[in-house]
Amino acid sequence: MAASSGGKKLLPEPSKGTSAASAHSSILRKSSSEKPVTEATGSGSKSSRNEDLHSVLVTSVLNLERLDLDLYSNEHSNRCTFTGTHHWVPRSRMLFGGQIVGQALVAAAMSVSENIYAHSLHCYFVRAGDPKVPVLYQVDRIRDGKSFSVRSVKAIQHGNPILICQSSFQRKMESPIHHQFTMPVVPSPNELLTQEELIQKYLRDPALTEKYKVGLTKLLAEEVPIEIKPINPPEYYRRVALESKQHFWVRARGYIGEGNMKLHCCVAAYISDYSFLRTALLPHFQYKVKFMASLDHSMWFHAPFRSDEWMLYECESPWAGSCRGLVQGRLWKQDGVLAVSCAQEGVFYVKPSAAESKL
Ligand SMILES: CCCCCCCC(=O)SCCNC(=O)CCNC(=O)[C@H](O)C(C)(C)COP(=O)(O)OP(=O)(O)OC[C@H]1O[C@@H](n2cnc3c(N)ncnc32)[C@H](O)[C@@H]1OP(=O)(O)O
Repeated sequence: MAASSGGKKLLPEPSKGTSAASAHSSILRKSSSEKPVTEATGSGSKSSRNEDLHSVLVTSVLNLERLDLDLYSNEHSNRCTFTGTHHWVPRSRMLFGGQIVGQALVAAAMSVSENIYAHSLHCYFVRAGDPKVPVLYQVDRIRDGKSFSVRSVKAIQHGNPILICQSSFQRKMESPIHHQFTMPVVPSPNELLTQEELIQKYLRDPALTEKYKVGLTKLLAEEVPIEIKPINPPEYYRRVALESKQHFWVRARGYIGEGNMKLHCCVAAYISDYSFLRTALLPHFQYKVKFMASLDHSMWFHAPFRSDEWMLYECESPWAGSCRGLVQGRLWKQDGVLAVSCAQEGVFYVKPSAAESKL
């Protein structure tokens, strides 16, 4: 039975044989009849890891199951594809923050009408997510105005909130007031190696110590549903203080298509938390992280974009102190349009690291 709010049907009636869950994923996609296509590069080649061409972020990670009006679970993604209950969990063994934010935005987006779009979100990560159990998403409809709608979502595990997320949606509106910064000048994605290709290159270095070989091999084996092309990556064996800035090209792994901007915003929420907080650690090579976690995460969506096409992630950390670090980021489309701005504070507990070289 499709959800309804105030009598309006928010969700299409699931067609015969369609589970309620996939009926919901279709609300975030323009049409489920999109055919998988070859890579955005048009090379016709299959995606790098020979995986299904449709992005797993859409087919599973962000495909929530509706349990009741304004109540969702990601249990569904657990049944159909993965051994664990979550697609990818960082080595910290806490649920990846980007996953919880992306899924919370999906739940909020299910509760607003078709013709309004996410323009901002603000979250606090209040407890570490447990990778062994699914997450419930409870949506509170705070207000529906003429132009803006506000939602509050609680991500819940073991009866406690792990994330609280406020998001706001706006009807399309034109305005003569418009400006943006200029996109940084960097090498294009075609000129760069992917993170995997870089790791393969490092692993071919005969002088690499066993310890770093193991670490890099583990990193290579992780099924992160994001593709990254670092710009000017530091030589892995260099132990020097770097500026608290980094740039990399990033996109969802696999195909998503034009789809619905709500879906691309949810994917961008997932992508925006990957490798973001580490920007604040770049100047502090002499310390080893004992505990690190995002405390909050904010995003502002400025212009339409495709999260399955390369975007430049410009990240910087203006400040760190009191066991916290602030990072700010801008996602740029290849045509120079500023698509998304992000900000996040994280907590770090560190200890002096041994000064051994990686060679
Ligand atoms: C590239 C790969 C991606 C990496 C992802 C990185 C970004 C993320 O996605 S992190 C996931 C999203 N964020 C979260 O899950 C955070 C959720 N929130 C929380 O866990 C809590 O609110 C938290 C920890 C931030 C603060 O809670 P609070 O009760 O005050 O905890 P706190 O007292 O600081 O201690 C927390 C832990 O930090 C450690 N810790 C605390 N103080 C110290 C210290 N001085 N030195 C060393 N460790 C310490 C301990 O392990 C402690 O756990 P425990 O007490 O169980 O041993």
